[in-house]
Formats: sequence, C-alpha cells, structure tokens
Amino acid sequence: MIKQHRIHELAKDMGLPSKDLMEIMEGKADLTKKHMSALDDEQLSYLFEKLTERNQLPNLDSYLEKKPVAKEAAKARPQKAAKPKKPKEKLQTVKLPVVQDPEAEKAAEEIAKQAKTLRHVETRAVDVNLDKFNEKYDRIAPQTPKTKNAVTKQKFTSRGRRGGFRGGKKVETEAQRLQRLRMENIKKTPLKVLIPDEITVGELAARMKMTAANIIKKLMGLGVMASISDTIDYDTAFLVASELGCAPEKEVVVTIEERLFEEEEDKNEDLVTRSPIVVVMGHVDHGKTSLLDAIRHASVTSTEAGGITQHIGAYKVKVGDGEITFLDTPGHEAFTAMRARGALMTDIAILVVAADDGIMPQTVEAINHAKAAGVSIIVAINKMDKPEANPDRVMQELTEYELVPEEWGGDVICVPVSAATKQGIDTLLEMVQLTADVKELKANPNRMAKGAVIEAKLDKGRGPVATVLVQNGTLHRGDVVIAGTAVGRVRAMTDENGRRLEEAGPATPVEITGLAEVPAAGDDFNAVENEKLARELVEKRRYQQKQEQFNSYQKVTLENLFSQIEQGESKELSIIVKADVQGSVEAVRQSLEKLSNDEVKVRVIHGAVGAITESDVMLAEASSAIIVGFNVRPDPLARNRAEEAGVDLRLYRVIYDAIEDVESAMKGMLAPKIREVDLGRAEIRQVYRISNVGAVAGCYVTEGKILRGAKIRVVRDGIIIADDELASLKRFKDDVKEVAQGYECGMSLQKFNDIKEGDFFEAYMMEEYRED
Ligand SMILES: Nc1nc2c(ncn2[C@@H]2O[C@H](COP(=O)(O)OP(=O)(O)OP(=O)(O)O)[C@@H](O)[C@H]2O)c(=O)[nH]1
Repeated sequence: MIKQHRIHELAKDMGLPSKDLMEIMEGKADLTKKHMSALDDEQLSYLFEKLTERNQLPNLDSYLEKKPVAKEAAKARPQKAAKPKKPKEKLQTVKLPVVQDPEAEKAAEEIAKQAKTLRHVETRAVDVNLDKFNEKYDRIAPQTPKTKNAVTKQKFTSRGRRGGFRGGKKVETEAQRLQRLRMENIKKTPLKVLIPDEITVGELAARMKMTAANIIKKLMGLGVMASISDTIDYDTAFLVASELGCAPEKEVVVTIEERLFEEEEDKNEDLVTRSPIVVVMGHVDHGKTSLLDAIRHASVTSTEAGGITQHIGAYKVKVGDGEITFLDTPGHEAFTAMRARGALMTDIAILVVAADDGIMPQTVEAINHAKAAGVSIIVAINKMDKPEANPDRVMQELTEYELVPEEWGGDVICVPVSAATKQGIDTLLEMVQLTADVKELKANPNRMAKGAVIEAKLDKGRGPVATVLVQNGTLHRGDVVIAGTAVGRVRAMTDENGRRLEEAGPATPVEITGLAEVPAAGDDFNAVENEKLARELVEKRRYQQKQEQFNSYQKVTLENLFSQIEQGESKELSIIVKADVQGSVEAVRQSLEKLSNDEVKVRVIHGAVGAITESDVMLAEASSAIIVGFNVRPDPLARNRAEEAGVDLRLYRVIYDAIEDVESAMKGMLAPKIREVDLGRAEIRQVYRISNVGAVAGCYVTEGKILRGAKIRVVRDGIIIADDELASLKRFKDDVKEVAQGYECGMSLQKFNDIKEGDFFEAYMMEEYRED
C-alpha cells in the first residue's frame, strides 16, 4: 500500500500554514480535498524541493552552528561559505529526520547517500595523509630499480610538506628518500667485481671499492703475502673478493680481433672440398725448381693456353677433375720462416731427392721441418733419366728417417720422376691428388676470406702488391682486408696468368693491390666488414711491434757501451749519480761530463744525495742510463729492480775509480772484474802412473763438488804447491761433468804431475761479477 501524506499533517510538522503547502502543490497534486488532500512520494519530493528553494540560507556557517549533525558532513567540505548551491541542497536534505514518517526518512537517507557518493575532495587545499599511499607503494615495489623510470613513477606528495618540517621532526624530501632506498639497495646487493686472469692487489682493491690494506689483510689470512703492487692470480683474487662480500666474476676480455674476425667454426653442411696446397722441398740442386717448372709447364700448356704466365709465388694446376695449388717458394727455410710467423698453409710437402745423390743434409732438414709442421710427405725421386740413378738406395736411406716407402710396407708414397724428361710427373700429381682425397680437405666458401700472405712487394706503378692464399672463405674485389699491419680495400685481383678475378675461393692464390703498405710474407690476412675497427687493430699491432722492438733494445751498461758506440747505437751515455754529500755529486757530475768526446756525450741526467732508490732505477730503465753511487748503497727494492731490468748499477768509494771505469768503458777497455769461487775439496788416496797419460789421482770428494774443467790448487801440508786445471774427471771409466761430496773419482791435471797420496785438490773457478 502506498503511504499517503496529508497536507495538513505535513504543514503541522513543518510549522507552516497548510495554505502555503497547497500553493506550492497547486497543479501538481489533486487538492480538491483542501488540506485533507494526500500526497504520494513523488509529490512529496517535489514539495521538499520547492520548500528548500524558498528557504535558502544566506550563510552556511550559521546553519552549521545550529546543527551539529550537519557539521560532520560539512567538515569534509571547504570552509568557504559562498559555495555553489548544490551543497546547500544536500544540507537541506539533512533536515529530513524532521519528517516523522519512516518511509520519508528512508527516502531522505537514500538522497543523503547519493549526496555522499558525489562528494568531491578538494586536495588542493586539504591536507591528506599521503604517507599511507607511499607505504603501499613501497610494499608493491620495494626493489624498484634506480632507473630513470623510477623517477617518473613518483609517489603522491603533499604540497604542504614542502616546508620540510612537521611536528618538529625533519621530514626527508622525496629525492632524499629515493637516495636512501637506493643506498639500502646498494648495500644489500653484493658489489660485482670483474677479475681477469691476473690482477694487482691495488687494482683489485680499486675494483672492490676497498682499501688495499683490507685486501692485504685478507690475503695474509689466506697465507698469501702480497704488497699493493704484487700480482695475484684469478683464484686468489676470486677467493678474496667473495670472502669480503663481493660478487666476483671472470672478466672476459673481448679483443679487437675477436670483434673483427669471424671466428666461429664452419658447420659441416657449409663445407666443400678444396684443393690441396703443396710445397716442394729438398736438398740444393736436387731439382726443386726444375720439378716445379715441369709441373707448371705441363699444366700451362695443356689448360691455360694464351695466358701470360707471371710469377706470383703460387699457382694452381689442373689434375683430372681437381686442382692442386703449388707454392712456388721452394725450400724449407721459406716454409719454416712462414711457419714461424704463424702461417701454416701447406697440406702436403713434396720431398725432392735426386736419385743419383740420395739423402743429403738439407734433405734431412726438410724432412724434419715437414714432420714438425705435421704435413704429409710425398717423395719425388728425381733425375731418374740419369744412368746412375739408384732409387732403391734413396728408399733405403729414407727408412733411416722413419719414412718407409709403400713398396716396402710403409705409408710413404715414393714416385720416380724426371723433371728433365717429364717422366712420372703425372703420376706424382695423381698421388698428390690421392693423398689430398684421403685428407678430406674442406673449406667454407661462404664466409669472409682468411688466409696468409705468400709474397709482397712495392710496385712502382701499382703500390703495395701482395700475393695472398685464400685458405677459407671467398675474397671479393672491394673487400676490406687486413694483413699484418697493412689494411686496405682490394682494388684489383689477378691470378697467376694475369687474369682479373672478381672473387677467389678457398685454396686460391691471388695477387691483390689496394693495401696501404707492404705486408710481410707469412702474415695472416683477413677480409673484414668493419674498416674502422680494422684500422684500430692495425694501430694496435703497430704499437705492439714498436713495443717489441723497444724491449729488444739492449740496456746500456758499461760493459756493452763500447760495442754500442761502435755499432752507432749509443751516442750518449746517460748517468744517474747518487752520493753521500752534495759536494761529491757535483764533483762527479763535472768530472764525468768532461769525459764527453766526439763520439759519445756523457750526460748526468740526475744527481742527488742519498741511497739509491727504486725510482732512480726506474729513471735509469726508462732512459737507458747507468747508476753510479758513491758511499751510498741501493735499498733492497732498488737492487732487485735493477737486477730484473738489467740496469747497470755501480758503487764506488773513490771518485777516481768511477771516472776511470767510465773512461775505459768508452774506449772499450773496461776490464771485467773477476773473482774466485770455491767449488770443493778432494783428498788424494791413491796415485796411478800411466804411461802417455801421466799421474792419475784416485780421490775422495770431502767437501762441495768437483766440476769438469775446474781450476785446481794442489795443497800439501797446508801449503799451495801448484795451481793447475783439471784435465779429466772420471767415475770408474766414464767421463763425468761433476762429482759430488762423498763420492770417489779419478782426476788428472793438465800440467802438474807430481801428486802424492794425502795431497788435497782444492777446486775453484773464476767468475766475472759486478761490484755491489
Ligand atoms: N738429368 C736431370 N737433371 C735434372 C733434373 N732435374 C733437375 N736437373 C738439373 O739439376 C740441376 C739443379 O736443378 P734445380 O731445379 O735448379 O734444383 P733446385 O733444387 O731447385 O736447386 P736450388 O734452387 O739451387 O736449391 C739443374 O742443372 C737441372 O738441370 C732431372 O730430372 N734430370
């Protein structure tokens, strides 16, 4: 049943005349029954609407003061009075409890609820506790990385906090808070430390962001005594770092070479068979050149008609379906020189042995070079056309060098040939082909080319010209190549017949132009993508070369000074003078500098009072100087360093001695200082007189040892009766190098023969030494 509200009841409740209400509701409700007329909910709402419109409050404050209930709601709103109408309407609804009707109350509550949901919180002027949002934020993202993103994802911050103080306590700013969180995070995560194979203690300390003392202490704990400049190995450094709370990791150093060159292994499916690369070796005049010519001629006439044959250091010949690449640099010296530079190009070596001459010294050398390089050997027994040819003898001699011919059950192919008549050349080539087939030589043509330089020269017209052998990959015209310290773009590429090529695959020798300088034979070459990096690598290689050259420079010492002057290497003798008093320093400086002559200038580069220190030695090392000290000693560090670096360190008590030494060194007259070093003593227990040999003493070594060739003092009853040298030292019947204490031996002297039982031999030797 719908609840009806009669007008007179409502008027009574509101304290208004019924007439007023009827006026409002005129036209809206059926008012035929005057004040007894009933209103439904909708009409009632309309009535309230109208009434509140009429009864607007000029000032909300006055109302709030009167109505404590309404105050609560008002709290959340701005204190400003003259605010929009809406809040007032809502405020009016708070009055609803006046309506006694429970249904009306419900409706009023509903409206109030709506009003609540519509409430706007004006944060600009209100202080909101934002810390709870921040806490939540921390819970959600405690490990927020300290990146730029983290900054954009800022927490809510109250404007009111800008003052920095609240309740007397200093409140950290957002930046400080982030900084604190960052520091906490850093503290929690162990420091990542990269450790190379070897590292100095100082460097490790720097990387661990600790003092070196800490590291040294830890090292001591581990039983390693090291100073800040000492180098420790990876394992030790790893242990120290992890024990001190760091997270050590192996430092992987990526070299320019690794970045530049394609180093990955070729996949099996990418590999194709390539032709073998063959070199010819043998004794002088056994026919290496003639054989190479014969091979080349056979191939040129049959296949390459018309080409202008050029010498480029290597060529290809056709054999059946396949090809063989010959390196046209006969001789094992060239072969080994290239190998020494790291270029192992050859697969098969043809060992030429003249049938009339047999194995000769250079044949043996060639065998050993080929064996050392691990290449297969095929023996060509040459000059078979000669009547005195004796191949069996050659084969016989081969077996002495562990080369057993196939005919005799071994695995070495021997082919009788004649370079003169071309007999057997085809068979030889077939055998090379066969050996290559067995070796299954493969390469990947679809990668950047790499190989080695066979020959290189500077051509007047074309600039640097190099013959390179492509060992893997394919070289194209226009490729950037790096060979040793030469870099450049392949401008032109020709084969041994002078034909221009656009590309060269594996096992192809080609002559290229375009390099900026002449590389050395045996240098590796690589085609690369990154020209800039290649230039960087060249710079690095040049620097290394210089460094090696620099290291090979001999350190200047007074002993080698003269020879260096003679060779024109020393034009200046640098000296560091250290003395006990300043007067001596000056005196020495002047006297030494006066020794300068037309050939050599003597220059004192440093003079000071005090002991010789490590820094003096370092200066001497860097400037190839010698150190002269008067009445001063080097400290132990300096002494060690001088020994390591080969710095000549001379100590004198008399200035004159120093001047004399330097002067005689400049004239090449410096006499080496010699001292006696005792070796041992032996007692003579028996003397044998042997005709043609003389007296042989049967001795027992009582002290030290006796060395072959030692000097011997013969001591009888405490008196030296002779000074001689050992002629022989034997144990039983064998000559020996030395005999130690407690052993018997036989000794004879070079000159002195009058030895007797009970004499003593005192063995000693003379050694050159440097005064300290
Ligand atoms: N009868 C005959 N003579 C030959 C044969 N092969 C080479 N000769 C001769 O042997 C001599 C030396 O030949 P080379 O080819 O120069 O020998 P090589 O080993 O290259 O000599 P080097 O370059 O000096 O090390 C020459 O006079 C050749 O004519 C051959 O098969 N038969």
